[in-house]
Amino acid sequence: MVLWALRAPTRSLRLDGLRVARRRLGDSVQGPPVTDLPKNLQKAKEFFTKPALSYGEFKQQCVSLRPFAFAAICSGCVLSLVICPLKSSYWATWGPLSWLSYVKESVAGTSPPLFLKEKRCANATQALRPEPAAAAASLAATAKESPKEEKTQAPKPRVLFVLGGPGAGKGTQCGHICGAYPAWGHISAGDCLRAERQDPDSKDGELINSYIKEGKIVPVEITVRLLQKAMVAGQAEGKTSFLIDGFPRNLDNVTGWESVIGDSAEVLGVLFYEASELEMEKRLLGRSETSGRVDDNIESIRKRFQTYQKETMPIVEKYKAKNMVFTVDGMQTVDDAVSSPRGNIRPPATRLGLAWFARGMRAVESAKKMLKVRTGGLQVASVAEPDKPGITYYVDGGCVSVSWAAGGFGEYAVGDAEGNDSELTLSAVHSYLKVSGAGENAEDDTAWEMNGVYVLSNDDFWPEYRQYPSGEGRMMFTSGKWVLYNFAAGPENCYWEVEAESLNVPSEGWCVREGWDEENGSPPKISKHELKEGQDVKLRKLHPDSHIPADQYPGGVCPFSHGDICTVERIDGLFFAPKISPNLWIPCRAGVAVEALPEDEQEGERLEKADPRAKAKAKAKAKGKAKAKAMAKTMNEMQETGGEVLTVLKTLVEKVENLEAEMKKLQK
Ligand SMILES: Nc1ncnc2c1ncn2[C@@H]1O[C@H](COP(=O)(O)OP(=O)(O)O)[C@@H](O)[C@H]1O
Ligand SMILES: O=c1ccn([C@@H]2O[C@H](COP(=O)(O)OP(=O)(O)O)[C@@H](O)[C@H]2O)c(=O)[nH]1
Repeated sequence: MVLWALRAPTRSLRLDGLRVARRRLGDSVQGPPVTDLPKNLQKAKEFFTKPALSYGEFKQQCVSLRPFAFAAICSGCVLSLVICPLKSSYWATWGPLSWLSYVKESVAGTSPPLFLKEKRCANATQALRPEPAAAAASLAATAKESPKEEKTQAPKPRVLFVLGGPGAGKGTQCGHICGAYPAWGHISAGDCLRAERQDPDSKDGELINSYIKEGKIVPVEITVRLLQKAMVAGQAEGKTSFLIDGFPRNLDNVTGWESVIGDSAEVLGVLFYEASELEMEKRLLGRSETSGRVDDNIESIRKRFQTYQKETMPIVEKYKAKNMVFTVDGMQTVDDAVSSPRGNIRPPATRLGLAWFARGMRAVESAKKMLKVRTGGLQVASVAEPDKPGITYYVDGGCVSVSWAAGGFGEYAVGDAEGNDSELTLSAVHSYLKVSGAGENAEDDTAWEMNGVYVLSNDDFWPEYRQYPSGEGRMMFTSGKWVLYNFAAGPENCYWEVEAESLNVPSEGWCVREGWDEENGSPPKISKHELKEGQDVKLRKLHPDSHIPADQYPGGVCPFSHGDICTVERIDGLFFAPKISPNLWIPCRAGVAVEALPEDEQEGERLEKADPRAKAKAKAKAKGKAKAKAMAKTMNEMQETGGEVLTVLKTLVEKVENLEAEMKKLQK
């Protein structure tokens, strides 16, 4: 109103003698253009050397100095990051340099091998550089339990555990890998034990023999001691990294390793060879003809399978939960399996997938911890097996965010929308939630991802939802609605927020919170909007960060984008969008909103289908109409508010006159 009043005199109402003008004090400077760097540099120098005689001169000096100061600050920041990079793993993963390598990998189609041959980063180089003396000293020092400082100074050997069923091909693969990568040494726990058994001086020979024959796992103290000895010997030969084959085979092995070797070696992960028992049995019986091993007979083989399933598989799962397992198909030919580990984790998208996965799994772990102290309330069923309840969590007053509840890889975790598995969130809402089934077109994994997951919630969900303390403006689940898997399993910066005032949502269940009064705890208004079949809608990105980059979609193609127009073909709490993708249901909440187009534009969209130029005409017509409407409105407002405006202007005139009088006095 005031603004309008200030502008009005120059536009429509002319009052004689009234001039309201900006004085533009210091708004403009006269000096070299910003692109003339030498002259600007000269002026910038003057800032420090020559006192300005006028305000204009001073301002010009500042203006000239500004780009140099900016460049200096930026360079300083970059330099400091280069000299002393951030120590966070997030920086290591997502920092600008790592992005360059991602780009290079995707363009070149190659990826850094798991077993590095060349320099990639300072630590890796250090680990790969053969420094037998230092490394041997390190391990020997560990063995003698030397003081801590000594231990940490020498380079740590890198270790990959190699697991898989008996006969999965672990030994064969390790041989090939170490043949190709000389810095890597192969240490077979089984071989170490067998060698020890043969040693007439060994006090453990008898015991080891009985365990091996029975397919049982030898006490960890013996095995770890032998492994440590083998690593020391390997380092003396120049090996800096080791494939430790057939270890750790049970929980005891893990704790034994941690307490004896612990931080003195860097465990990179687990190479896990998967093969069917039938195939493994066939191979082992084949091996028995030449191996001379006491345990390569059908009786011992069956016992080893049992031990493997009961004791070793949980260990693999444990490392999987930490995102440390590189699975290789052990059923392939020897050569194919050799090249597998490399392809396993390479494409950036897969890496992202792994990152989400790891994140999800961390949330699962923490949710599990909380479950110990809580009861009742929340259930999440596995999407991979819709008919079978999957992992079940009971969290007292639990709340599940879309992202984790519908998280990928058949696992579900609990946490808030930012991925923080906070107690606050978990205790916020009491809800029964089930994620089950994929879309009608779910044929394979990709279809699952494309089609979405179905969310059910119990009846008392909404009242409880209002109590959600940190959920201002955040969409939650409703019964019988779908969320798109892609979005649901979105990355950490994927927000699930909804802009209430601009979102049109179908009536049943799609609710948007407005007017949340957190202090007084008053329930938010729930606005409900309706969409009609045949109506054209526009997809809107809700939040700058809420759209997943295209390359992260299955198949690397983002199925829709901001501003796409599609027609609502069927309403069942779902929208069918034929123009975008023939089989894609677009849900409302996850990263896109469906916005009903204004009537005129709808007409334009339909006309465009028949005649491409018609849209432009309809648009121009609509624009003309809208302009006329706006003008009429303004005229009305002007008439209504004209009297008011005059009063305001008179007051302004008086004020200006007073100011002028005062200035004259001051000048005198
Ligand atoms: N990919 C493979 N295809 C067929 N036979 C294999 C394959 N890998 C290994 N073998 C054979 O299977 C037997 C067991 O392999 P080995 O590497 O000793 O298994 P593990 O160390 O897992 O017990 C050996 O005789 C080996 O030659
Ligand atoms: O860390 C280990 C590794 C092996 N073994 C014993 O050694 C046997 C043979 O193991 P190996 O890895 O040589 O052969 P696999 O069973 O994998 O073919 C196992 O059945 C176990 O009895 C063990 O006790 N601890």
